[in-house]
Order: sequence, then structure tokens, then C-alpha cells
Amino acid sequence: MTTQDEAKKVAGRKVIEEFVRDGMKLGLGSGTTSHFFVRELGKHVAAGLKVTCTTTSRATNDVAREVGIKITDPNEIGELDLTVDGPDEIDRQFRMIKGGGACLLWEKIVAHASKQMITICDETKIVDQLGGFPLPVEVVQFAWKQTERMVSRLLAEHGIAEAVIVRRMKDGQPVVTDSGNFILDCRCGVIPNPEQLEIKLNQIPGVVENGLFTRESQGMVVGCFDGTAYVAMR
Ligand SMILES: O=C(CO)[C@H](O)[C@H](O)COP(=O)(O)O
Repeated sequence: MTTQDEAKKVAGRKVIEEFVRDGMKLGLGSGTTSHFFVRELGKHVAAGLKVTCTTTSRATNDVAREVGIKITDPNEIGELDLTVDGPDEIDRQFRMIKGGGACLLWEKIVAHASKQMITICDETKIVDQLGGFPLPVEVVQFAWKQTERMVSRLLAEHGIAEAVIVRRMKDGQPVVTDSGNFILDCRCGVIPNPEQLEIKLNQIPGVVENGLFTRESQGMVVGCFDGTAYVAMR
């Protein structure tokens, strides 16, 4: 029986087979699934594959270095050919919620700096409608409770009346992102019109970015519990 971790690994191998080519500039995503891909990529780099890589979090920098992948500063790399990153949820229109690992801001910047983004996941991440996973919203620390009130009001106006918003905590301390911000996790239930909500959330002063990625992914590579992986494209 294939485990979830094995399904993630199979997806990582499939991405390399189908999408990664010699000479590419790559954006390396965050989270456990992306890290399986990075470890797999490290084996190919050791065997002679030439790629130039930048990452979407300090945690991914650490994994990449550990497996012998040199990291290029995002300011130096120019336009990327491909970013490979994982979702917390993805629907069949390739719309996603990301940010479970608090890396959504760097992830969105790197995705937009790329010609192509491919999502990598196991089959448990595919949903009919977005919103089962709490939507992360990255906010500046200054007056974060004011920003939280504005987010709550916007969600209600958007038809999500019962949203529960909590500042993300770890070990009794607020989580601080790689850019020094807080994360508000918004338990929404089904999210109507995610494209519009993605845009509106970012218009609130104090919101730096939100975890809706409705336009970025051009395809997904899905690892399955039967040990296979498949590709689906927009
Ligand atoms: O968005 C993310 C981090 O901000 C991750 O990519 C997302 O949480 C998926 O992680 P995992 O592969 O561990 O489930």
C-alpha cells in the first residue's frame, strides 16, 4: 500500500520526467511535497543536470542546500522557466489555497516571475470547492487587529458570514513569516467566486497577500495511492 509520502515522491519524479529540462531556471516551492521534489531534483543535479534555482522560503533554501542544489538570489535569476509548488487545496479548475506553511507571499512572487507554474500534490489535495482549508492572509504586524476587522467585514460582504479568523500561533507565539508579517487563518467554508475575493482581499490596507492562487497554475501532477502519477493541464 502506497503511503501519502510515497504518493508525493511519485509526483516529484513525474514532474522531473515531464517538465524539467537541462538549462532551465526553476522556482522551488515550499511544503513537504515540494521538498520531496527538491530532494529528487538533487539526485539529478548530482548526476549532471544543469539547472539554476531560486526558492520560495528559507526552509526550501535549507533543503536545497542539503541536497547540493546551489541557490541563486531571486533578484539575480531573471525570468524563471518553471515553478513547481504544492497546494493546501486545489480544485478542478486549478484554483488553489496555499500558505499552510506561511510562505504564500514568496510563493506568489516566484510563481508570477515564471513562464509556467506546475502544481505538485497527492490526490488528497483535490477538492470540489475551495474553502475546507482555512484561507491564510498575510498581514503586516502594525494594527493587525484593525486589518483583521476589515478582512472579516469583506468576507461577510462576499457572502461568507460565519468566517472565523485566528492569528496563526506556534508554541504559544504568533507565527512570523519570512518577510516579518503575521498570518490570519480564515475558516470560511465554501468560498464563492475565489477570483474576485483574491483581488478584493489585497485591496485592504495591511494585507500583504492572500493564499488564493486562482490564475497561477497551468497544470498539476498528482501522485496517487496506487503508486502512479498523472498530469492534468488547463
Ligand atoms: O503553501 C504552502 C506553504 O506556504 C505549501 O506549499 C502548502 O502548505 C503545501 O504543503 P504540503 O506539501 O506540506 O502539504
